[in-house]
Amino acid sequence: MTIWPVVPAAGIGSRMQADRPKQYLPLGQSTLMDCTLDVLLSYPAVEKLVLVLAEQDPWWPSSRYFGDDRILVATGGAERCDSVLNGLAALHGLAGESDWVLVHDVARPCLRHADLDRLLNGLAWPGAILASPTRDTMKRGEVNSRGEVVIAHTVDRDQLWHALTPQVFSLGLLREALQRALATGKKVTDEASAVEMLGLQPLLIAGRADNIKVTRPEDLALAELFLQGD
Ligand SMILES: Nc1ccn([C@@H]2O[C@H](COP(=O)(O)OP(=O)(O)OP(=O)(O)O)[C@@H](O)[C@H]2O)c(=O)n1
Ligand SMILES: C[C@](O)(CO)[C@H](O)COP(=O)(O)O
Repeated sequence: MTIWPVVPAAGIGSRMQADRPKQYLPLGQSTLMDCTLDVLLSYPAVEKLVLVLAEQDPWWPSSRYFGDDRILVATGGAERCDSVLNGLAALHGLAGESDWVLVHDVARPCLRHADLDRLLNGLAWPGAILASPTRDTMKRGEVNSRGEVVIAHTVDRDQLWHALTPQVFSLGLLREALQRALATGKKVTDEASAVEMLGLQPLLIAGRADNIKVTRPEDLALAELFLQGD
């Protein structure tokens, strides 16, 4: 089975507060982006992938993968979902409507092949996502009259999951779902949300909790630690 990764990497990493988009920050002996591309391009079922970059990304030529013909570059959009949709367009003529597309954040370098195996073995309609069961007691917050954030209520954590990536759907379904979601004007922060809006229920596949999305400064040290554990 050939799968088609689409890697959204057009973000600016504002929460990282770094001197460059977080995907180009050093990680181990490499960079966050190249670590993530290493994982995907070393997986047997991956022949090529789509990397969605910011328009005129000045950092891309610094990547070890710049000029690698396994990488198809697409241009990102205003939001993550726009970037993913642009990534799907880059597959026109290469992937068929029923081919599986695997969307994986460039900011998740700690993905393991064993989790990819779990996600892809037995893959079926309407698709599946990696997710990690919540471990902590979860609270819903609210702002009180004094402007303080207080506990509104405790959220039942039974069957409460952290959505991770990769998220896998057929090319045709994912394109339709994202286009419809965008047409509603509702902001979707992952691919599964758009598919759910069609009334479908993707599978939740339990994945490793160390498949973190590097988002804030402290996450980079965590990713370093997790990658050393390889
Ligand atoms: N318009 C956008 C916004 C985000 N992303 C990508 O979507 C993934 C998850 O987004 P996030 O972690 O929020 O990255 P940023 O948007 O860069 O971070 P921030 O929200 O802190 O600016 C990242 O790989 C990011 O590069 C993208 O391709 N296009
Ligand atoms: C897709 C995702 O990583 C699943 O948790 C997450 O929704 C991305 O959100 P972000 O705000 O774009 O980082």
